Amino acid sequence: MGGVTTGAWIAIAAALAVLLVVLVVGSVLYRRRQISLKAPDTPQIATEKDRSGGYRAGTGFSFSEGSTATAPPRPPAPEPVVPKPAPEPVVPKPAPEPEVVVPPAPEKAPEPEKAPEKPTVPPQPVTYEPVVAPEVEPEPEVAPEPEPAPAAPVLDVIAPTEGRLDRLRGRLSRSQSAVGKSLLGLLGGGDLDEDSWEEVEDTLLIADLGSATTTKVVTALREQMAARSVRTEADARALLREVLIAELRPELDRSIRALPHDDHPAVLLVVGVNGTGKTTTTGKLARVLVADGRRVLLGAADTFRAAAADQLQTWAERVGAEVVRGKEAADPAAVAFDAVSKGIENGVDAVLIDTAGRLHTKTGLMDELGKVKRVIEKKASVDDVLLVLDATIGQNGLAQARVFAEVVDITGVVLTKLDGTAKGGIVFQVQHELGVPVKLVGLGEGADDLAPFEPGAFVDALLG
Ligand SMILES: Nc1nc2c(ncn2[C@@H]2O[C@H](COP(=O)(O)OP(=O)(O)OP(=O)(O)O)[C@@H](O)[C@H]2O)c(=O)[nH]1
Repeated sequence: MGGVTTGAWIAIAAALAVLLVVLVVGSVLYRRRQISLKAPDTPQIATEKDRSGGYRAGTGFSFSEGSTATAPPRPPAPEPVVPKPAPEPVVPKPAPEPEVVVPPAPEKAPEPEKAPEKPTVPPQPVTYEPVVAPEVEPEPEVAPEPEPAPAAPVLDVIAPTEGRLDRLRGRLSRSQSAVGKSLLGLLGGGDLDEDSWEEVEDTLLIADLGSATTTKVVTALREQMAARSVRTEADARALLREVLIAELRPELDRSIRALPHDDHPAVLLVVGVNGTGKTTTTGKLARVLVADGRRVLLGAADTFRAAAADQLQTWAERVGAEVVRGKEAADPAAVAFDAVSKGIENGVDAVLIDTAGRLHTKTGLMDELGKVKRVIEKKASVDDVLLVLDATIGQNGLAQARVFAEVVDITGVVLTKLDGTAKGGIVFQVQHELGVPVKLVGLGEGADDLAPFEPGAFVDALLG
């Protein structure tokens, strides 16, 4: 019996030993797996983001120019070049930071064991050590906390750029859909009499499509209505959609030429009358680029209003972009030149230059903008000249566009404040008159309320 019992004990002991080994091995494997998941996580995302040359996404932003294939593999982490940690602009989402600060505490907490050794230096009453230790200990932990301070230019969380137009579409449709509804109401009934066609025409004119586009659209609609039987609102919608999209010339290249060249950054000039949303657009665009893993430098060439430069600097600080600004009333061309020079020197991907747009005297504007462009081009070619137009001012926007087009070669239009107007039809006119695509639209005052312009999505919003 006794022998049997001993044997049983040995068997149990052996079984326990095996179990222990299994548990230890299992736990090691588990921990390894945890580590391998976490560590590469961040760098991988980082490098992935940085390989964004030629980025194209369904409803995302599209960037071009520069040697797309050789898009530099720079770390996306925007260096806090601007020495000020931007106190006030900080959006209430510094969530990541506080959390990063918290973790160190629990790790260092278990250190009490080491503490007793250090205090031995002062007196000798070893007996008191435990009492002294806990008090002395917290201090070294408080000390490392300042670390986050210098490295914490609290940066904004930037809304994902993909699918942005979808998220913002509602804002567009709220103001536009009245136009679409009345058009669909008129066309959905089938055969239209002359009065109804006139109403269609008026609706298009009121929506600011302009007479040329309106005539083309009405002609196309008349032809198509006769050719196919349009009996329902769904038929009418399909037809209207088709005609309007075709009128928006979906084949135009709407990519933002913000990708760097082999040896220098892309240079973008943002022009437009003050108050149209120029500075805001420059800031919003910088955010899109930073979110895409790009290093951006903003040049505040609007030197007539210190507030404009301050505003741009705030935008830069919020996303960790660099900024170059001159003294008030400094020569805008000199500031632009410095910005491009610094951009080249620092190896950024894109330099965005915000210019002043006073329209008091056309000649003054002409001199100034022309000079800015000429001077920049001593350093690098200008890749994109974006004209910012306020959609709410309708026809006046078009008049502005004409003036600017005479001064510089506009390569793209940004239509702002489309969230607050039913006059989005200006898109048609601008493209028609300037022969230049609307590339971006501003759909709100929020920092990320900028979206790529897509004819299809725009017409869908128009038709509600
Ligand atoms: N609702 C709405 N407001 C916008 C949009 N874009 C800009 N704004 C607002 O328009 C106002 C003027 O914008 P700014 O960026 O300062 O205009 P600016 O052309 O740079 O003018 P200056 O600052 O005088 O040079 C600001 O209050 C912006 O918030 C938009 O898409 N929608």
